[in-house]
Amino acid sequence: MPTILGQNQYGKAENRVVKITRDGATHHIKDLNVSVALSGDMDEVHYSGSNANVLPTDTTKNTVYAFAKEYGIESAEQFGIHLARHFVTSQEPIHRARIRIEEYAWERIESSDANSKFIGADEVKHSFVRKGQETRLTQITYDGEKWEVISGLKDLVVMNSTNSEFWGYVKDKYTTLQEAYDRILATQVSGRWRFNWTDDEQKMPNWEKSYEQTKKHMLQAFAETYSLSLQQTLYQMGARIINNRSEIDEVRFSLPNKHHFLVDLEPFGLKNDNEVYFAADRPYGLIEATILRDGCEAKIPMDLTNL
Ligand SMILES: O=c1[nH]c(=O)c2[nH]c(=O)[nH]c2[nH]1
Repeated sequence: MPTILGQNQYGKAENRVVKITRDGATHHIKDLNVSVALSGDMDEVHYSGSNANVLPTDTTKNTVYAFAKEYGIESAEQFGIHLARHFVTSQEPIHRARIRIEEYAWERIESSDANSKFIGADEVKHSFVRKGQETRLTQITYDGEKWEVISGLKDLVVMNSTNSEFWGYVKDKYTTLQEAYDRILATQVSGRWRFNWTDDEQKMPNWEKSYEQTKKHMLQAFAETYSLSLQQTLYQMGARIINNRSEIDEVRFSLPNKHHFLVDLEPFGLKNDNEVYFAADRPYGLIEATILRDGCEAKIPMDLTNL
């Protein structure tokens, strides 16, 4: 045969599962988009079409929904770990499972004062508004021995309206950019962080707390860094996470520089005192880097769109 099979994987992608946990009248929501990718002894299905080793993708979908009921969804990470362990340990031909999950957050709608008086304070326990801020992400990979958990977020838009400069850069014959001593710094954060939890015996992180704290440290570093470049701010955001969260060894960011250009108001006889900007959507600078705990290996893919 002049050809051979290379890397392959299969499974049901984008299983949308919403789990309501009923704590009396108070409801809790977990809203996930779960993608399953399995690999192992799958040569025959590709070469001859024998499905003897193939657990149908339809079954992987059903497993996602059944596990939501059987185990609940404590966190996206915990749910992904249950699923990955199940596929690898219950099916002999499956040697590796990769579960990717996007999580959409919901927050409770507060009661009106009038309604509170009528039925008692915070009595609205089953009404939610979807949080638009960011999408939380996780990827769990299990090969029967070692775990890799990489979590993160995308689409978190942040802005500093001052404390950002950019000057002292290389200038060649094509350079027209004016040096900036007080500019807007804005970006749409896409970030991933890799946990050092790798096996069942090790103490598992508290995934929910870890996410909240990691996001908090990242945002505080963005706000508190007096920025001479987005590169410098990015590094501070990653370093702040590594220095405060012992469960994380590696952070990678992809940060588009959402340029805000001062508008020339001179033609109208007006002075623009760093007040009126044109928010350009493209092209944008794209600043990407990995920050590592000293001595640790980089494992998060360079291109975050591949994760
Ligand atoms: O923070 C920045 N980093 C750059 O590398 C760069 N390049 C550019 O034109 N503007 C900026 N801003």
